[in-house]
Amino acid sequence: MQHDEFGLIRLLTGDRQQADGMRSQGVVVGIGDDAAVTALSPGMQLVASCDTMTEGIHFLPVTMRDEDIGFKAMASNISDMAAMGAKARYALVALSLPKDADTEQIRRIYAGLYECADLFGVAVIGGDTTSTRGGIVLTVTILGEVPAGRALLRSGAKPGDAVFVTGPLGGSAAGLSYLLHRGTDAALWGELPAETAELVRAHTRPLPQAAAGELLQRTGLCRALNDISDGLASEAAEIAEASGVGLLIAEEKLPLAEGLRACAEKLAADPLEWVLYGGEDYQLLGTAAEADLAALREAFSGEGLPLHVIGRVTAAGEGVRLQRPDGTVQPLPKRGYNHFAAK
Ligand SMILES: Nc1ncnc2c1ncn2[C@@H]1O[C@H](COP(=O)(O)OP(=O)(O)O)[C@@H](O)[C@H]1O
Ligand SMILES: Cc1ncc(C[n+]2csc(CCOP(=O)(O)OP(=O)(O)O)c2C)c(N)n1
Ligand SMILES: [Mg+2]
Ligand SMILES: [Mg+2]
Ligand SMILES: [Mg+2]
Repeated sequence: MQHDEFGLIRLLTGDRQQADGMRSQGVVVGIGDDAAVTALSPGMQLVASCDTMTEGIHFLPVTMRDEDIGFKAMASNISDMAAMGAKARYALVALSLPKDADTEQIRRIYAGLYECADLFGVAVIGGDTTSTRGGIVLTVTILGEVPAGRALLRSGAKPGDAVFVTGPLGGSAAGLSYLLHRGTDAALWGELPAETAELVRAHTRPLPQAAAGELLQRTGLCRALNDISDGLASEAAEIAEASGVGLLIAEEKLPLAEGLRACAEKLAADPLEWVLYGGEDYQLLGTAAEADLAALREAFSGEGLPLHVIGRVTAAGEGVRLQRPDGTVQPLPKRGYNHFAAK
């Protein structure tokens, strides 16, 4: 590393802190003091969360380019704002780097991070930079806002509600699987067929469903909402637990990412595993009263956004279940990515 942390911070953030641009985003004091100061919009509540990307856990050299790491760290955080029906406004970025980290690599990570922030109107207002004896750890803290009292929680689902998702599932896990195989299997190198490239993109450059999240908030027709980071089965269980209900998901209605079956065939994998348990699709999973469904569909099509109904909410005792194409119903285990699973 050619810089001390002060030089590195200047290098990464210097030309992004022009007063005018920042002020237009409500930033009163940006990077450079002990903390940032932002204006609060009247009538809004603050929504805050953070998510981390850890080398070896969330990315490997064979799965993500440097720019992708930064992009996805920001995207996964904006996704949690969308899952609350909130608009992401500000981000703080904590970066822990090995002492011999390559400055150019860090610059590329930041370029991806800013690319995503700009796409969704998020201002980076601060962070922290430290060394670590391990690999790269990148944590984004996101601050957003929502009209007071209107945040969308996991806890509002009611029996009889329709269950929906905002887009295709399984793509990220398929892309990851392809990339991991490609790392070791020479036959998978070379130009990617277009469909596989889309799956890889779903893994490396997920787009948070910010417009859908805000629309769900505005319409007031969404009763429970969650974003899919750990996998559909896991997020469905979270809504079921928080709301004290059961969920019945129809396998036939699940929207599969394009090219999923072909990729699964090529890798001798089960596409349903990716859809149910793969995770990192960053689509929104929610519920709405059956009677409000037509209005919700209209609102979504009015904005050119997809909405897929995949099941319904049932009584608590029934748990989360999957209806197979042959009509049989089976429990859907709360399985998904588990950071502390035995190896
Ligand atoms: N170490 C921690 N300390 C305090 N709160 C935490 C910690 N880790 C997670 N949380 C909180 O627990 C909740 C669930 O976290 P998580 O499962 O990571 O959510 P998501 O999958 O939506 O990112 C969130 O409210 C989050 O802020
Ligand atoms: C090399 C590699 N192996 C496995 C994965 C899959 N993976 C890692 S973390 C994760 C779940 C999502 O991350 P988490 O930190 O749990 O996010 P959160 O639920 O807090 O938003 C998944 C599916 C990956 N992205 N990269
Ligand atoms: Mg989290
Ligand atoms: Mg979430
Ligand atoms: Mg998250």
